[in-house]
Amino acid sequence: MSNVRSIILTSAITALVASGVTYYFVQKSLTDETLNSSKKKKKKKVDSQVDSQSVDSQQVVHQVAQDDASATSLDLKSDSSKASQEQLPIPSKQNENEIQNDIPSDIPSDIPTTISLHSTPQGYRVLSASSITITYATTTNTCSSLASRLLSSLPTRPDGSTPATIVPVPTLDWWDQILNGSSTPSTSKYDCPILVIILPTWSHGTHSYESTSLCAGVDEISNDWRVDPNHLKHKLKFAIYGVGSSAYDSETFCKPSKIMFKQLRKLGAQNIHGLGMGDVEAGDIEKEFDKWCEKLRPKLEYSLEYNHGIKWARVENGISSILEEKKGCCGGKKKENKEEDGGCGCGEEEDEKYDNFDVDDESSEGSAVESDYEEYEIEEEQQQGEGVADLEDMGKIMSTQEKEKNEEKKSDPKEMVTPKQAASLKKEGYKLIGTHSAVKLCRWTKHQLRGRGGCYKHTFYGITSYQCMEATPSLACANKCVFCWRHHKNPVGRTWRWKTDDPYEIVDTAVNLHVNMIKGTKGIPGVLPERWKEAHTVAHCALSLVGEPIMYPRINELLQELHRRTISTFLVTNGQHPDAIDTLVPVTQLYVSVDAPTPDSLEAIDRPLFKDAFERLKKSLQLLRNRGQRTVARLTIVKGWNSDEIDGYADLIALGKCSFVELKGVTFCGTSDASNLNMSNSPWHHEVKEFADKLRRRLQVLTERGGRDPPPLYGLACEHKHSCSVLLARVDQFAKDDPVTGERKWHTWIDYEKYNKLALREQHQGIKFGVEDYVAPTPEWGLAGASEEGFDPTDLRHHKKGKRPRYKRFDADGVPTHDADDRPLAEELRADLTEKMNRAVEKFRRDNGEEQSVMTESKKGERLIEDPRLMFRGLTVGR
Ligand SMILES: Cc1cc2nc3c(=O)[nH]c(=O)nc-3n(C[C@H](O)[C@H](O)[C@H](O)COP(=O)(O)O)c2cc1C
Ligand code: SF4
Repeated sequence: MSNVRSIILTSAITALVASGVTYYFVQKSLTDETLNSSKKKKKKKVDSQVDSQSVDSQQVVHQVAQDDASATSLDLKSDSSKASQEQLPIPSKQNENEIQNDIPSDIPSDIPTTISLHSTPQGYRVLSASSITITYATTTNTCSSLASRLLSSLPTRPDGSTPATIVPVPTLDWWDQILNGSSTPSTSKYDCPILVIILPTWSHGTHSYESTSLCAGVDEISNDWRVDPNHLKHKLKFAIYGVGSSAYDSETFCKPSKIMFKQLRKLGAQNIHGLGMGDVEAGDIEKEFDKWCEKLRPKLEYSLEYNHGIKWARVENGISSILEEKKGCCGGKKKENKEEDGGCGCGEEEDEKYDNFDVDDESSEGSAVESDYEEYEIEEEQQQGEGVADLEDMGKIMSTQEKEKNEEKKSDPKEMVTPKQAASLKKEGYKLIGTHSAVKLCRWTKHQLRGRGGCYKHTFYGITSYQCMEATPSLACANKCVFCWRHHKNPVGRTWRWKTDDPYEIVDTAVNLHVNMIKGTKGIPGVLPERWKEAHTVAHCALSLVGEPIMYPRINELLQELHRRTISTFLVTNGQHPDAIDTLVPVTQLYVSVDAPTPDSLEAIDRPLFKDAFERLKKSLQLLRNRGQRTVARLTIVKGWNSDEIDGYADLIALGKCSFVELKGVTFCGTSDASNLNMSNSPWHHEVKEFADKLRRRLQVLTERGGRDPPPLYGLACEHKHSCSVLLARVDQFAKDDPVTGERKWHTWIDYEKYNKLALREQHQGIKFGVEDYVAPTPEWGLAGASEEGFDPTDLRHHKKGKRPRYKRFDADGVPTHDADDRPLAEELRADLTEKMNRAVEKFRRDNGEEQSVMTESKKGERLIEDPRLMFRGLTVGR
């Protein structure tokens, strides 16, 4: 054994033994290699913790003021805290609000509940005597707000502080926290530390990124044969609350919290409050959580009172008593022999009181746990001989929930949108209709009202954007796509289980609300009076606002009502409901989103609720080929996520033989809790065009290869640079020879009048019609390659102040060739820019090898793309 290794081994053993780890099987076969490698593994973990902290500087560590007077308080509103903020994790605005808003209404208003933010308490130990730690993992902030809620509801000292500590899971090294104990271990059952864990459920019942550190730490310790299986006995009491969604498979529901529960039990930690599980779909997660907390809170309160002398001011007859800080739970009359009676020094009276809540029975030495509180705990106790209960044995808890759910099913269906979701959607500008529908004024509608250009549907299909109503009859959908600009404020579900509103009412209210919004645009500078007047008549409806329109069980009646009002329909589905596609009446243009070309990438990008999401997508595409009207495969290109595997896309498109393939670069909508996207994932227009061309060529290969069922031939028809959109169209359906010149011309536009007549005729007389029956010629400016780049020349391009692009054209290497006014750049300037580009590319190659662009994935799943050839693309000049 080398000296260095020997030192490492010795210090590792010393550290572990000193920290109280029980080696109950230190065999000769335990070599220095095994220990060393184990130690190294931990080091890596610690490193990754540190990394994760530095990557996510937004992580909030908040804690009610500590006993420790040295803890630096960060007052959220105080300017004087600026200096310390530089070293501390900065709370996001959202968290800031949460902390202040999440104070439960049942807390007397005169009791200070202000929560200060702290850095992770220096040397904080979860296993310290008398401590209460609330820890949570969160991605979309549900669990963090529940943790804050619990903390806010605990008694505080008169100055608003409390010894309870709240820490996000990733800020602590759990392996170290649990294995290495504390320098102030508990001495009795009364000052045993309490850990409350609030955990979300992530895709397919896995831990979220945030809770993997806890999961890995506990898992490793609970399975390490060198660690006493009862390592945490008498050292830790815990309670776990899992958060999940019943919209997902029931076996995934709160699975991480169930596993954590089992693992902590396996380590001998004492469960003080059963396993709580909250369903975000149930309407009011906070209410469910409060119910769970009702029984937990007294246990925490007793600990606070017993160990810290803090008593809750009770509200009686609407008047809260003044907050009392007792000097010890006996009111200051402490006995000398504190050690003996465990913690506060009170006598038996107090012990009796604690016996009411303390589930640990000293006489049950060696048993797993005893509790007379929860059914589940009793069940566990009965199974002592078999060790800890299996996941399946969560039966009792689950069966209560199942019962509740069945009761719910029997009663009238619920409304889809909860008041909280409604408030959040309204805040984002949605006008809600009835219980599951909404309209919103599209920005392109306003753009074109002001003569600043229409959307890509104007360029590709000739809609008038200012007469287009964006609506949805179902705010719910069956995905949680990473690029969803709705940031998951909408409900989710695999099937329709809600109250169903009348389709005529929906259309009528939607049109009225839309027209009212149009009226409200009159005062916007630059609105063209003629267009404003015309905009009062809705001519088109984009059923793509949010959610999944075809989930709505009366979608056919809704579509027919729109057609009756001569409103054309553009319906976008995410391809998760093939049965609904099969029975759908004519739609002016039916879209299926093809967000990824393989099952794995679809899983990563759409985060679907259905396990067989890819199969569903394929079936949906297959059904498109039988439809009489226009169909579209819609690809949202997200660089680093779904922007390769052209062959996979081509195969999917070949399945549907869609009329069009629309490719659009994802729009970056800002950072969000629910998304991992960043600016570098938004492709430039030229990249979308290149992608489209590769796809077209691949489809052509399949066409030319022939075989039993080759795809039709597609051509690059249109582009709309303003929104990074490109259109591939079927040559057989949309490329027509001009009867006069004989020249081939694209006919991707729609004859709306004709369509409306045909749709009504089919509805009333059953006469079928097809794609070619309502085509119209595409104007020159809308064609791919036109100098207008899809911008209607009757309008005027407007750039945001200071956002005018510096260059308009670039060569194949990305070096600018033309200025913003489309004038060729001077030779010298081009040479200079070329030189700069070459230097950047060379440096990039030195760092990254021959790759032209590099993607780095952060531990949180964010994918950052670097490509020196894009260095001049985003340059802008002020006016
Ligand atoms: C992408 C994604 C996948 C999810 N997968 C599951 C699941 O498989 N099972 C489940 O019960 N809940 C699932 N959920 C629901 C989450 O547990 C729930 O939204 C929870 O509120 C997330 O907690 P947080 O807001 O604190 O991050 C999922 C949520 C998202 C966003
Ligand atoms: S299908 Fe649409 S509404 Fe649903 S998550 Fe994806 S983008 Fe959002």
